[in-house]
Amino acid sequence: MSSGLTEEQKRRIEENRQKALTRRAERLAAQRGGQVVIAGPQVKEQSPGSRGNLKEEYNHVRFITQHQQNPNSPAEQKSYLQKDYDHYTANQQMAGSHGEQQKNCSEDSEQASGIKRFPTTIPNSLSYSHKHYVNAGGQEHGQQALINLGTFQQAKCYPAFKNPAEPSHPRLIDNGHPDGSKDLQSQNKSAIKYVSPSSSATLSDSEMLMNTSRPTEREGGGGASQASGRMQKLTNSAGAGSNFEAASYKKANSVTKGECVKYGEDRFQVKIGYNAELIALFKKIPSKSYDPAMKKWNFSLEDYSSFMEAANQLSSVVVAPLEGENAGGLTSGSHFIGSMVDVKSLLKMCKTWKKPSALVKGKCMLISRLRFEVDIGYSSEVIGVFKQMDSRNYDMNTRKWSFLLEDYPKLMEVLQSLVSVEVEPLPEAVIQTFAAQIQRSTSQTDIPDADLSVVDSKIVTSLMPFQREGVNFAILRNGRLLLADDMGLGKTIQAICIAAYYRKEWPLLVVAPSSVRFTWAEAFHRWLPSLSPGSTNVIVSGKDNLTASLINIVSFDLLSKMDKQLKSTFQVVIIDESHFLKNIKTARCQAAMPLLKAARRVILLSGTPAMSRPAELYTQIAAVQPAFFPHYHSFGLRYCDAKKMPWGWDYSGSSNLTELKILLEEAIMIRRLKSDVLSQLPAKQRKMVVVAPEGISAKSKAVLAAEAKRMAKGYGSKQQEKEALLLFYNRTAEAKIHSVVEYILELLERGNDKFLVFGHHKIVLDAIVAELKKKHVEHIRIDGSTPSAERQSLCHKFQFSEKQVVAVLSLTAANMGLTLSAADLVVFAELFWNPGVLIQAEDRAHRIGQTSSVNVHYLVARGTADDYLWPMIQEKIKVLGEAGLSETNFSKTAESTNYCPKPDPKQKTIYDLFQRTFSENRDDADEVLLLEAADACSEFDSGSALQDTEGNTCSVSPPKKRRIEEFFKV
Ligand SMILES: Nc1ncnc2c1ncn2[C@@H]1O[C@H](COP(=O)(O)OP(=O)(O)OP(=O)(O)O)[C@@H](O)[C@H]1O
Repeated sequence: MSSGLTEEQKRRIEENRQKALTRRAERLAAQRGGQVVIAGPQVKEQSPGSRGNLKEEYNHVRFITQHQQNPNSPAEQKSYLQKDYDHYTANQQMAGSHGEQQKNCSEDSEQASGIKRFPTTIPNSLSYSHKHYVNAGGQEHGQQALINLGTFQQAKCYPAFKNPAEPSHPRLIDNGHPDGSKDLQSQNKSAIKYVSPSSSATLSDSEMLMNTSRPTEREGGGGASQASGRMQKLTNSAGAGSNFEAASYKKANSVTKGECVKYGEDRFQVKIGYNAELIALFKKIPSKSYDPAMKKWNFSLEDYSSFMEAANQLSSVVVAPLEGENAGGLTSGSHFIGSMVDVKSLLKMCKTWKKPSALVKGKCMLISRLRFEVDIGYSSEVIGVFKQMDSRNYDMNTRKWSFLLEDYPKLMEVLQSLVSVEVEPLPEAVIQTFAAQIQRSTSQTDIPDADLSVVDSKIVTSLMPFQREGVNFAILRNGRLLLADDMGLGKTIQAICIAAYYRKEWPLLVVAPSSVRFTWAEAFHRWLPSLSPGSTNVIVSGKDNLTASLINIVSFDLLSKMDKQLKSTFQVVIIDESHFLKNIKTARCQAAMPLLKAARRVILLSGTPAMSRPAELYTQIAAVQPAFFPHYHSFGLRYCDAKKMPWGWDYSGSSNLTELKILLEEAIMIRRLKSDVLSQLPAKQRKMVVVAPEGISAKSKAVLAAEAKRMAKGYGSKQQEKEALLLFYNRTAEAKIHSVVEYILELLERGNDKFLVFGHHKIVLDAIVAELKKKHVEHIRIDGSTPSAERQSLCHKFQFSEKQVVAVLSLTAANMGLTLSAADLVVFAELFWNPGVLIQAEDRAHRIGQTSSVNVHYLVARGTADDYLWPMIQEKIKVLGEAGLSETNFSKTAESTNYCPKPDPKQKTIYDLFQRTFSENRDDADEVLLLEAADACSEFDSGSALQDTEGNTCSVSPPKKRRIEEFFKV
């Protein structure tokens, strides 16, 4: 395969290769003089509290000894983690990585020649040996490579770094080192003491004093952090000048000294003599454990940073950090106050970065909570600047440079000063969110447990651990968040708990799809028993008072019709299915946005905040953090790959998604997938959905009411009772159709993957299928008329074709023998009196092959047969459960606690009638007849009924009619 290179290019590559080999040979020769070289990418600084990323970042650290280094093998750089810190070591920044080095050879020979001339010229990447430090000035200096020539390089290449009074990186200077001490004299403003772990037991006072160039400037990445990795600052009063130095010195004289050492895989131990202050501190550490054999305390590494931080505050204690741990990650707070970056000026930079005449263009992008990347065209000038950054890292795969956020101000300052270079800065939202990392101060990583003592204990104790975390996240963010947990993970319970935490600021507004408004009201009463019965107000018409109660629940569509009332602002607002607001132009969005911006707490809930493109997130981000992207266009440019078209701007694309994700997770959104928390979930999660009564027509309501009245009066014969019941059940089906279809459409709008819908009556199944066809939703249908031969192929189609979204199934004809585990949601459009049938139907999805927790939604309508069927089903299941015959307990797993017939005599009569007909000890033959009668009734369409209110009988096929009659005669 041709290389595609010109002869000239090949020649230059070969020339550079030769140069590199020469340099290596020279370096090796120097090492043979006793020096140890650390090669490979620099050690990266850990941002405070960033334990998670630390390991990953430390993977880049490579220590190489002369004996191990093979100049011809790139693998040489994957060398040996230096355990023996017997030498001062200079971290040779060989252009960041092997790849970087190769690149340098061809791209930046001047830089490379600098390295050639000064093979140990690594100003900002130092490692050191405590032992040798102790022996500073001893014979081993010959082995040291601590020479600071970086200033020369900086001054030569990069004017921005010229000022020697403001060296870009502090240098660790050996007291006994002639060059170092000289440098020290000129730069020393004060002193910071560090203690080495390995020498802590024998440290002398003088050993504990180290001078840094600027006490208030944290050591940059690279070797400085590496150095600090084995050092611990003893005081937090940085910047106090010589007084500080004296104080530190004095402290070192009168302290209990000790060190941290590893204890097993994931714990550390503190080896130290008795100190009362320290023991008191130990006792406060959550993971504390005392090893009686060793008589030492040990703790989880999770608590390491906070322990070191707290130990540093103790005046009578000096604790050396763990070997190999980065002290940079432990220092925080006041140590950095003197070096606080002016975030305002960075924000200003965001607005004024345009340099239209620039030749080289690029942009900064966040790539993790700690690092950002600069995507830019080639420029030797720019690469030169990059190489001066302590925390630089070159990714060979992406061919991009990245840096710690704390280097951002410095890097941008220099890049901005280059006339030919234009670099788009990080967005304001990122600067604001990651100000702590940029300023090198502590950033919060662990979410603290919120004090929920003001909230009803019922809900608090019911929260699953991940739900509790969600609540903590919300409270940490002052009640403004997008809770984007997967469907069925209990966003409702979390939202209610968060809102209840801010109860003093109620009245509360809940905006939800109309189909679930009543479910919300139920859920509030279920989880907050302290609420009085009248405290929920479900808005059913535009004329209702939006602030009538403590908790007001309104649908999106009604909200937009209540604009006059919206002037009364709510302090706490919950938006369920917040992606309904994704289109800024819709009336619902325009009604909701001002409300959300004015509210103090905004709790957005959505399992699918964006379904196809980042543009859909804009309104939700703006609702939670209005200051982040005040203008849609700037969001569009950054994250939607906005393009100017002849007709205007196109925001349908996507760009910088990694940054967007990090930003969302840091400041706006918490999202857990079912698979993340599966171990905390039950196998099935049932939910009762109270469908909206206005979905039921006035005519249906009147018919149902008349039927109920007749039943309450009682019938002459059992046959009449049964007829009446089945008719009532049939009327219920008719009445629910509209709401059921609406609910299914909402599920589809939410982007639910695949789900099963069970219904009993033909009219219900027909209506669902008709709507699916209308909306071009691919589906299968299995009912009594589906030939057995076809059933399996339909199931197979649903299981294996991604296009198949809904399976519409008959409760009695498809509740057994089918595997439909591709779905993890089962919706019951209708109830059925026999819970066995329901549970079998649920198990079409909940069976072998199902890897997820199955969500089950029972749609129930008030004022219908459901009022009696639902409690009856629960009762039956409870009895079976108590007898050990069923694991399934509806009462515990579904929101059903206060859905039972009111103790009114009329309802009691009807309930008894249901019980008699559907529950009394009927034998198997009865049950079969009942099912058959129900089946036969299921075929009625809306124009026919078994027997209508006028007493006319229905028209069904003669055999079915016979069966029904048989049933009624029993
Ligand atoms: N901690 C809990 N204890 C008891 N039941 C719970 C708990 N968390 C959730 N549930 C139940 O799980 C079911 C699903 O919860 P919920 O409806 O809140 O999920 P969701 O995340 O809002 O789902 P969707 O996105 O479908 O609206 C409900 O019946 C709810 O009562």
